[in-house]
Amino acid sequence: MKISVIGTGYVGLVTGTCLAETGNEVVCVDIDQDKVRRMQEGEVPIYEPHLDVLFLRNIEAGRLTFTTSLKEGLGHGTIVFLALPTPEDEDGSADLKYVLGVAEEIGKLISEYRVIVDKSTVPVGTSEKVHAAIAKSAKCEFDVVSNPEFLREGFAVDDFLKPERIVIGSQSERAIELMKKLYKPFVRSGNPMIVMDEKSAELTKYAANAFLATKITFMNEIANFCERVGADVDKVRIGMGTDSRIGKRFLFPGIGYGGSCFPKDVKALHKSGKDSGYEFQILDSVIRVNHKQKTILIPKITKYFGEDLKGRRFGVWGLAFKPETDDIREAPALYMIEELLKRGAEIAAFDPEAMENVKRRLGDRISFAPRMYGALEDADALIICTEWGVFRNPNFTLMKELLKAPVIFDGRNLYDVEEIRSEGFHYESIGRG
Ligand SMILES: NC(=O)c1ccc[n+]([C@@H]2O[C@H](COP(=O)([O-])OP(=O)(O)OC[C@H]3O[C@@H](n4cnc5c(N)ncnc54)[C@H](O)[C@@H]3O)[C@@H](O)[C@H]2O)c1
Ligand SMILES: O=c1ccn([C@@H]2O[C@H](COP(=O)(O)OP(=O)(O)O[C@H]3O[C@H](CO)[C@@H](O)[C@H](O)[C@H]3O)[C@@H](O)[C@H]2O)c(=O)[nH]1
Repeated sequence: MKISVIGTGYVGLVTGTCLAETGNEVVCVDIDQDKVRRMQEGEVPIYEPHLDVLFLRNIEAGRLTFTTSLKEGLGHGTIVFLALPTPEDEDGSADLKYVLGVAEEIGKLISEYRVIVDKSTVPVGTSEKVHAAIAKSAKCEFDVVSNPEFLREGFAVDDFLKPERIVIGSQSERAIELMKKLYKPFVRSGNPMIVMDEKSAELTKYAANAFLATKITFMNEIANFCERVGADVDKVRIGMGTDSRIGKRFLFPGIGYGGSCFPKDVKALHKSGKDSGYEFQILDSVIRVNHKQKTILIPKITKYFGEDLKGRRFGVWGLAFKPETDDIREAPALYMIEELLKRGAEIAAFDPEAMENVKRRLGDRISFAPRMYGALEDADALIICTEWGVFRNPNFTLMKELLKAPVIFDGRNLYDVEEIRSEGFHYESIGRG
């Protein structure tokens, strides 16, 4: 089939590449000229495991091409995916300017039947707005479909190729048939394609993200309580998670959820509720608890070193909002670093993939170590913000040699408390005494 994808970020590029992998001819459109040039030259502009192999294979096969021309993109694909940003607006709502701006252009440019598929995360009712924006100038038939994306960064290729479910919101038989044909290779393992109305599809995405963010936040509160009563959240987590109604996943406490989705999506759903006269009390609490959780290590650090951190140097391991990505949007590490800088501390940071992005944001306000142990040289303590695999089993002897004193504040509970203390470290983590 002929497919176009508008917006080639984490979602658009993965969507375009994976659809090319099943034999479709895909044209990807992006407004960022430099990004398009790099992709045309065979460079994957983001770090996403396993994407490069599929990307190059499909470019070489001529099934995956890139352009800055929306007109060219719309001339190609019968199915046109919108994978555009929907960032947080000042009032917490999702900013629809990219989606609706492109929709208006689509209306002016299409000359034959097109299915416009919204993959961006958008508030309930956006489908109607997209329809209206296109209809302003369209001189041919078209359908608008809501098809929210559930991929996780770091696992994006696998999640796209083997989705647990595909949600399609549409009332057009013609569009639904085309979507079924396109997604057939991805639902062959028996995972369902769930067809519903557009509004329910749009809300499914927000409900899923808000639920997961609430699950994490609940565990963060349990962890904070564990510290006060001397319980161990790891044991509580395992004890709870074995109940299949609760499940083992997404129960890991830490320094809060971050990323390009949960923070903005929880706020957008909360704001949508407000706009329609409904106060989401749970989400209100989730937002407040998560905000506090991002700097939950700070009181532990100041209790140990005192409020004034002038002259103190900290090594920070992990800057990305989670492992296996270079994405630093709403990364808890950055909130932590700002608080430490405010108190006069010096920071030397290391992250396997996200340092370039942080350099662009923080410049020389902190220093960067090319290797993980470099961040520990002459540091008063190590602070762990992201659970990259490489931090899980480090050389503790070398760490003790490099650090001024063997002190670790761990925001991701990487080490066994007894073991690390028997190695001679002062070790503080989340919810474990
Ligand atoms: N990142 C994720 O893991 C994820 C997962 C599921 C859903 N989503 C949702 O998908 C949407 C996209 O997210 P993302 O993380 O891929 O965003 P992104 O910021 O990584 O990418 C968006 C891309 O759109 C391009 N763009 C902006 N305006 C454009 C225009 N007028 N024409 C063409 N291209 C344009 C940008 O240059 C950029 O390359 C958001 O609504 C997000 O909430 C994201
Ligand atoms: O037990 C857990 C699980 C996650 N997190 C944190 O939660 C955030 C989000 O993690 P994750 O969901 O793995 O990453 P995302 O790539 O942001 O994916 C989420 O957001 C996407 C964008 O909407 C959705 O498509 C995915 O289904 C949804 O999982 C990160 O900061 C994690 O550190 C925890 O603190 N504890």
